[in-house]
Amino acid sequence: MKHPAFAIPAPTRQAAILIVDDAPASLGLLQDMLRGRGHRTFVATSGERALDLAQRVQPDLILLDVMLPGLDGLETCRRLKAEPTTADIPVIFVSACSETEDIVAGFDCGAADYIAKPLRLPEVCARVHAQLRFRSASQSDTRQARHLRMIVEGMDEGLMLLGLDGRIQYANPASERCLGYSGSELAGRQLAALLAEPAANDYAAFFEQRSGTHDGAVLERCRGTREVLLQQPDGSVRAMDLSLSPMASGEQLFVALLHDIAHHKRSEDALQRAALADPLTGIANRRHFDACLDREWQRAMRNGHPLSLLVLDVDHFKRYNDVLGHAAGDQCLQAIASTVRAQALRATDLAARYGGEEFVLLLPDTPYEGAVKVAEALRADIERLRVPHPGSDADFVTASVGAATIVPTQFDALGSLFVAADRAMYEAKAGGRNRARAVRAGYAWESVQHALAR
Ligand SMILES: Nc1nc2c(ncn2[C@@H]2O[C@H](COP(=O)(O)OP(=O)(O)OP(=O)(O)O)[C@@H](O)[C@H]2O)c(=O)[nH]1
Repeated sequence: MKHPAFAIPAPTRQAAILIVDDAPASLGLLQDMLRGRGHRTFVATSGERALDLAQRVQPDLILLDVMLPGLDGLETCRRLKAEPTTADIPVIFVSACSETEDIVAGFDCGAADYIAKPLRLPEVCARVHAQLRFRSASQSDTRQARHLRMIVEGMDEGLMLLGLDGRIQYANPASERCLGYSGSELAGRQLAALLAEPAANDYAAFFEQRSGTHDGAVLERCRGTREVLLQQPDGSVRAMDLSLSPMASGEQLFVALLHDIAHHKRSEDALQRAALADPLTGIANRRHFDACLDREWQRAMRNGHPLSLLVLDVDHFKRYNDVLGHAAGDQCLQAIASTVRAQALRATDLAARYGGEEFVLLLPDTPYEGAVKVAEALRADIERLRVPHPGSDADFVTASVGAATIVPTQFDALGSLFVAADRAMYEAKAGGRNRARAVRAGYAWESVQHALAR
């Protein structure tokens, strides 16, 4: 499993080679040859000494004679292989015993190679270098695997390996956190069984397909990245992005990545909220109001319930700005907005800034009498704020409020409620300002009036 991007070079250094031989002649020959090639050599003349030295100097390679006094070479090799700290050090037997069974016995003990005496130095040199190359490659693989394991175990994304049947074969610690189960609880479970609908069905079908049916649409939904809901052990769900891709190597596995999107969701929600709020006052903006009016209009029409709307306009606000400045004007609008919002008593009431110094209050399920009361209360609340207004007749900020009530029918236009309330507000202005005016509007009301007039 090698990839150029992950190749971690092995540190280059002289090899340390332990030579174990009780015959001074071959010992000297090997030592001279290896030193001549730039290697560091260590020497032991017995098996016991060899075990001790191997532990301490951790050589890259051991050249081991078979015939040794005391512990022979075969037993020494067995012990080296049985000890975890020396097990990976390659051992090459160097021996005058060169019968087939001797060589086989050497490999059976765990040796990497077997060189027969008398020594042919170029051959020894080639075999030594071949073993050093293998070792360096395997050390680099081990290091690479360790690095990859650290990355996978430390990453914030959940990473899972799935079999072709969609069962989890490996889950990293982040997946355990995302899914709320331990690695052993996840092992062998179907990924689809950990998802909420509709993804659960799609992924179950996707993995079933591999053993039969082919539905292109399901394939498309499951390939690549998709937002899914993970079923948590406590019954709650958690939104995440799930990416599924086949393992690049020939192995029959899928890699599934889980990416937490909670913070995206939070900023998405914040953006959505911001798009619906008036930046100066924090109450709903006109866009939000229009959407609510539409919704409540349809609801009122379905249920035959009254819908009321108040339109409030600050009196002589141009003068307020002119005398006290725009910043003071902004503060004044914020105080008015809070007052309008305070009259939105029910959860379904909506206070909004319609534009400039004009505010609206939408009151679903509110008859004419109720609208009259709220309109007057709102006017009085603003007067009670006692915000000084040097340019006005009242010396304080006041507002004119128009209210309209409709039981909408299919013969009424959506805009008619606002027009009626706005007209009532202008009547209040015309009547001397700081007043509330209320009207009934719509086809149902006009029909009654028409009938009564006849
Ligand atoms: N400070 C401030 N002023 C605003 C804002 N939006 C609109 N205005 C001001 O509100 C004033 C509205 O003035 P007009 O429409 O002439 O009405 P008015 O002076 O209130 O007079 P009447 O409505 O007839 O009582 C204008 O001067 C606008 O500039 C705002 O966000 N902040």
